[in-house]
Amino acid sequence: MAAAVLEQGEDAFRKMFRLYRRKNPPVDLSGVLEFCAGEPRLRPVELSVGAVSDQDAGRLGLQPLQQWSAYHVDGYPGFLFVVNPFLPGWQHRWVRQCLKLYTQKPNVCNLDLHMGLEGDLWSRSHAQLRKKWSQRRSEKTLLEKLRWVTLGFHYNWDTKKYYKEHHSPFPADLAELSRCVSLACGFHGFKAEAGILNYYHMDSSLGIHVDESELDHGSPLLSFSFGQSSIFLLGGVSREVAPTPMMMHSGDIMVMSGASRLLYHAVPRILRHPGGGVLPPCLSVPPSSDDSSPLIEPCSPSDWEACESYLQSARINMTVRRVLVEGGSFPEEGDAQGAEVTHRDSYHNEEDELQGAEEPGLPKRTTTAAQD
Ligand SMILES: O=C(O)CCC(=O)C(=O)O
Ligand SMILES: [Fe+2]
Repeated sequence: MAAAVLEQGEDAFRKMFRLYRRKNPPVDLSGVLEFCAGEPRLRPVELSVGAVSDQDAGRLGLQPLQQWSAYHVDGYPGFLFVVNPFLPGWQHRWVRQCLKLYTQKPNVCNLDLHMGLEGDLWSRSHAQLRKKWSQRRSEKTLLEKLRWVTLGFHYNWDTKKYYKEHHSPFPADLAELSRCVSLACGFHGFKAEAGILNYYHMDSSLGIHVDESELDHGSPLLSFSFGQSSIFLLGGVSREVAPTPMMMHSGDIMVMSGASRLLYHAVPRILRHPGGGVLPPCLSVPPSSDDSSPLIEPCSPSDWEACESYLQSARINMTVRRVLVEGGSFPEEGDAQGAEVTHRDSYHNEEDELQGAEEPGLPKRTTTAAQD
């Protein structure tokens, strides 16, 4: 009875979410939008080619802007999609930052309450990750239990707010990457003030939501994806609007701005990248050893071994947001009390949680397919 009521009340977004989450029978992917020339729903974006020099792009691991392919999607004004603009061998550095550096204190992550004092996630996981699959214990490393990291103003998953007091310095390299990408897309004055990094495994999904907690909705939200592919659903201002399924691959960048900034969206499914290899071709080349960038140091071959092993069944997504409007401040109410973090969130869903894959005592997350 309860299930029947739920079915009847199911909105168009949730129906689509459940469709693309389905494993059996396999879902038909032919309706998923791929970002390639010739696709009738896409319009090329005119990038601000002069806004970022080739040299500034290069030191972030980005190709000269003339070589980027960027698209608008019909029906979604303000939504931009840049097809992997990274130089060969440079995505590796951003992946290494996501696993080795951004996971360190004072940044906040879902495992904080269980970390104790003996070292960070990377130092406690990388040797195990580097062992060949066959030699590895079946127990997951801490990095494989990581679900999210927050940067800058730390998003509070309980209150769905940011707080003035709960802040740590935003990583300078990621702030610069965000500044350059936003400039290239025609946005001046973007400030990276908060980041949410999502770590997905092959059974993970991210529930239906709108990113509305930032006080500045006039600035774009930037999203960077690495590793395995995923289906991204982009909907409307109501969940009654059926979303458009889009394919995201390693290196792709999305910008949600203007009328698209506050649209419902979700990630129902992680998929192995097409083409058969363990990693997509852009990550199958060795990490670039060019050490001329003052912003982001090369990824060593041994660090890459651990990252490569991790990414065989994972996707990482970084979203970067501006929180405050220019000259603005946080509202007075309840600042300090809200800054307490319980690390519970209802967005990251995982099928294997039902089978006890998490350590006893880790904070529970809901396992429903989609949340409001
Ligand atoms: O993983 C993604 O592509 C989406 C992430 C997202 O929507 C978020 O962090 O708010
Ligand atoms: Fe989001």
